[in-house]
Amino acid sequence: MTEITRDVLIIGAGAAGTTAANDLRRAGLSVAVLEARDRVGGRLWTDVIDGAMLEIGGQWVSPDQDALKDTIEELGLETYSRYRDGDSVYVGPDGQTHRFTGEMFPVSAETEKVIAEITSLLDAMVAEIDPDQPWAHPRAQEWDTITWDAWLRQQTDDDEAVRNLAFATGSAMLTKPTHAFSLLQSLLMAASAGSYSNLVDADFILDKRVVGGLQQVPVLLAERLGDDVFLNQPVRTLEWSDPSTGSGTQFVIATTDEMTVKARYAILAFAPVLYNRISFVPALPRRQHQMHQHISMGFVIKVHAVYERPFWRESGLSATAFSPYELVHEAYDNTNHGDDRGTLVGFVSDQNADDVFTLTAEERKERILESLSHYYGPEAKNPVVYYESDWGTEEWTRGAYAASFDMGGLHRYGADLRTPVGPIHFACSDLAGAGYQHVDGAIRMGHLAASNIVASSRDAG
Ligand SMILES: Cc1cc2nc3c(=O)[nH]c(=O)nc-3n(C[C@H](O)[C@H](O)[C@H](O)COP(=O)(O)OP(=O)(O)OC[C@H]3O[C@@H](n4cnc5c(N)ncnc54)[C@H](O)[C@@H]3O)c2cc1C
Repeated sequence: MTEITRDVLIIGAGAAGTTAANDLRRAGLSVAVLEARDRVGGRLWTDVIDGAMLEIGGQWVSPDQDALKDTIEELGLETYSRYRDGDSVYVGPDGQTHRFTGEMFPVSAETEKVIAEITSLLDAMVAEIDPDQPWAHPRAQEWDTITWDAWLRQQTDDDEAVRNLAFATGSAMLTKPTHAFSLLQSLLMAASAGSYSNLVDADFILDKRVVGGLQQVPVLLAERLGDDVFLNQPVRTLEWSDPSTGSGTQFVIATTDEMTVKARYAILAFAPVLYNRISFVPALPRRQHQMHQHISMGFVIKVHAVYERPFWRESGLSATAFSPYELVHEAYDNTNHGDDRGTLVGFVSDQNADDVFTLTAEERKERILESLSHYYGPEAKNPVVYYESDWGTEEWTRGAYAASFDMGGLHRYGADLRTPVGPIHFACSDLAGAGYQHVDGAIRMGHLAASNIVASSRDAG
């Protein structure tokens, strides 16, 4: 058993953990980063599958994501825009494929009016929400105890309008059924991106990608840490002492199968759904035990289909496509920078994802490609490379994209989410306000946990 001592131990080498570790180092504190997997990056994973470079996890950068953009710039990485020239595609309730340009997709004039009115109402509500403390809104409890779906259906009985408004934060973001989370959770998702309108604007939210892949962010941050990153080290036990509530000195001791790391502070830099994989000695306080049981991961399959050429461009399609009636509820041109081949990326979310995982791999592929063909025609059925990112089977993630509260959990527990417990601090995209559930939020949370520890360490002399 290797035994080492550092000022701060960080559990998780994703964007949050590697950001925090770099900040702490810069402030003169020593660190050890313990990572369960055999690689750095967590939910950022750029890999080559059957000769195609794929972003298996997170990839897009939007204009509001200042923390991520600053890191990308500081690391000297280049970005490029998602291909978006040409018509978009919408499949309506009649199963017909419609081409359109601009932001409003082809629905009847009445449905368009309803969508516009509810979007303005949502923008006004979101403007009142502080993404860092949505629970502080005077109507937080009311908004946290009605489901997103029920609230929308109170506004209109136009089913097509409801489905289209609902899926922006449902299938497309929180990746849970819209009856499973609250209006407040939905408003937080929108507030974290600046507005509801930003969230539904694909050109905004899916704006840029990093040349060579977004996983380079944590990989390059980890490289700066050199030997202080330890892979294949799932932390099993965390002993801790908090002198402010008892006696003795402050310490944390993390134990993996091969190592023991002793430090003054710990950062848990991973999704809260995994906190219970660690035995805390003594146990975490009652509030944490309760709160963590009200947070769960969404679930979405990210589908990658690579073709000899981006054939959709030849017929004037941008490849931007969506439909709340399709198995693949949204899809985009995801061709890599400088690549002659064309790549489509599509998403199958929540209950649709559950359903297709009851099929064989072949049947699932056929169903998914059939859905893509509704947007792009029969050529979509014949990719040269096909891959499904299934984060549900990943032991150290267990879903995608991220974690959110169940009904009523956000106003009840949210204020305690980021509060340290003695020497134990928390950092993860799933705890963020701005950048919530995104890499930007992970980086913000990494900076915050590190600055809190630096301040606490200075106070302690
Ligand atoms: C398919 C997919 C697509 C996405 N698309 C986008 C996108 O386009 N843009 C965007 O901004 N975001 C996107 N996201 C979300 C984004 O990837 C995440 O929000 C972000 O990467 C999370 O970073 P993190 O450091 O907070 O957590 P993670 O990346 O989850 O890192 C946590 C790390 O902790 C490790 N760990 C867990 N438990 C232990 C333990 N006990 N001991 C040791 N190590 C442990 C894990 O192995 C992991 O490496 C996407 C996510 C997925 C899955």
